[in-house]
Amino acid sequence: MQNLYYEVGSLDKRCYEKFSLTEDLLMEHAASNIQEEIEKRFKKGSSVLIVCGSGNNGADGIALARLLYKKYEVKLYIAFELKSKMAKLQLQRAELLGLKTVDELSSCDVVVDCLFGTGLNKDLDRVSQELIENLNGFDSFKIACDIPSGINPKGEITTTAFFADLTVTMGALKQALYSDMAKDYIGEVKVANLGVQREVYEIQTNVFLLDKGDLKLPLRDKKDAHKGSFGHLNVIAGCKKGAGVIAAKAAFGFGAGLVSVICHDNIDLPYHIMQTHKLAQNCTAIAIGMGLGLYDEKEIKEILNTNLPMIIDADLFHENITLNILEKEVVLTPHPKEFCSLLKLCNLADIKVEELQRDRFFYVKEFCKKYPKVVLLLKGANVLIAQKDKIYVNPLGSAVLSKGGSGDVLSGLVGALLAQGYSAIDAAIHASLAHTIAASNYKKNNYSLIPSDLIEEVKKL
Ligand SMILES: NC(=O)C1=CN([C@@H]2O[C@H](COP(=O)(O)OP(=O)(O)OC[C@H]3O[C@@H](n4cnc5c(N)ncnc54)[C@H](O)[C@@H]3O)[C@@H](O)[C@H]2O)[C@@H](O)CC1
Ligand SMILES: Nc1ncnc2c1ncn2[C@@H]1O[C@H](COP(=O)(O)OP(=O)(O)O)[C@@H](O)[C@H]1O
Ligand SMILES: [K+]
Repeated sequence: MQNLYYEVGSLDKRCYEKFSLTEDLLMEHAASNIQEEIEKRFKKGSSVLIVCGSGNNGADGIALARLLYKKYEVKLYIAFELKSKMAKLQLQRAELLGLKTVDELSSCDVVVDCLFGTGLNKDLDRVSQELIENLNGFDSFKIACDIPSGINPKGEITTTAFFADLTVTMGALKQALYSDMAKDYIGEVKVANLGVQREVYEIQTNVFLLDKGDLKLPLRDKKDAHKGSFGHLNVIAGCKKGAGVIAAKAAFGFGAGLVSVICHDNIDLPYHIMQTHKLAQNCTAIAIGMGLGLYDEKEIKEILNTNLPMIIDADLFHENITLNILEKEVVLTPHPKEFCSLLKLCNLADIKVEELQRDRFFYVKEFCKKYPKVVLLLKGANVLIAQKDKIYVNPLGSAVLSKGGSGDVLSGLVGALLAQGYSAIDAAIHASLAHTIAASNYKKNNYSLIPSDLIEEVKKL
């Protein structure tokens, strides 16, 4: 797990004040980290186009040009009049070496984008947009300095952004790199050490980036055990019964000792999954909402009123009865459209999906402030899992999962862990990790995965 930060300006400042490091020294490290990445990948003499803006992101680029000068064919392009003191100093240093700037952009082996970093504070004007689109058109290896230009601190892209193959981000990971919108632009992400190790540079945060190593699979180390030792998940199947069946199969494959589907019509289930008409006496967790459709309000209210661990999904995010349980430690797994509906039900916001996607972190924080017990798992290209003031980001999913039924598998995985006694937050985190890692292990191609393939991959984790 790595730390994420909304801003790092205060961390840079802390370095000057606490460790007596200077801006110049930090910048030298920033530039030399990019130099290292270029030297790892490109041989002496390769051409490197460095495109610089007016601030310190541009200054990093000019410092980089100095470091590469003579070993590489450096083309330094200054796009705007330099404003920052450091940028002017870096240009002075470069010129003293004899390094000349270029007036035209031309395709090179490498393009380094140093137009805007964390200082992007307004929408890109036409000139910057055209410049970025021009660079995106080059068939070069593309490196973004700190953050691809065009992504603002919220992670929003209002017009366009630089399409990086590699982002070398300075000091610590920025939250903006993990918005859904940014996912297509950041490429591989490396953190540059700015003169002190990351653990010294970083301070405490409440936002975390999950990685593969964080996954804890269901634990079965107890020898004196029986099926009841691993819980009994009850899945409530609604009108679209398939959703509940997928969830039940996923749950069985993820360690739940017993799984039952509650359904009033006969359904086709594998022999190891039971069908019942009401909650089992020994039920240890409930999964509800997937494919619910029309329902008997009294029956659903009764189920929601039980104090069992619960994962709530899909159709219930459009229903007022869901409001009654938001004071409890339940897991909610909405996709963006469902979350917009939930925000409206809770009187928190009346927004469209596009608005939510522009600032997912903000709306998740607002929801968790109002309902601190709830564990919210907001689906998306980067899944956000939040409770109280903490947010965990799972970036491991991919469009392999963009299929009907993928969410039902996730509900089943969360339900399985709840049934086995995991806390709500752990169930959401580890189910989401298992879901995305399983999808990434599916190697056939990126279009054909169906829920049963995903469940098979979960079983092999
Ligand atoms: N402060 C430090 O100690 C360090 C700073 N570093 C670099 O400094 C960067 C931040 O530098 P700055 O704060 O100067 O900001 P930037 O260089 O990211 O951008 C700010 C400049 O761009 C202009 N600008 C902002 N949005 C614009 C828009 N839409 N259209 C046109 N112009 C626009 C501003 O007027 C300003 O001149 C980081 O991203 C990082 O690359 C690194 O060198 C690490 C150390
Ligand atoms: N492009 C993507 N990148 C990462 N994860 C994705 C992507 N598309 C879909 N997913 C994941 O797939 C699941 C889809 O869930 P959902 O939309 O509820 O599907 P359904 O209700 O049909 O089962 C979510 O967990 C979501 O995060
Ligand atoms: K940049």
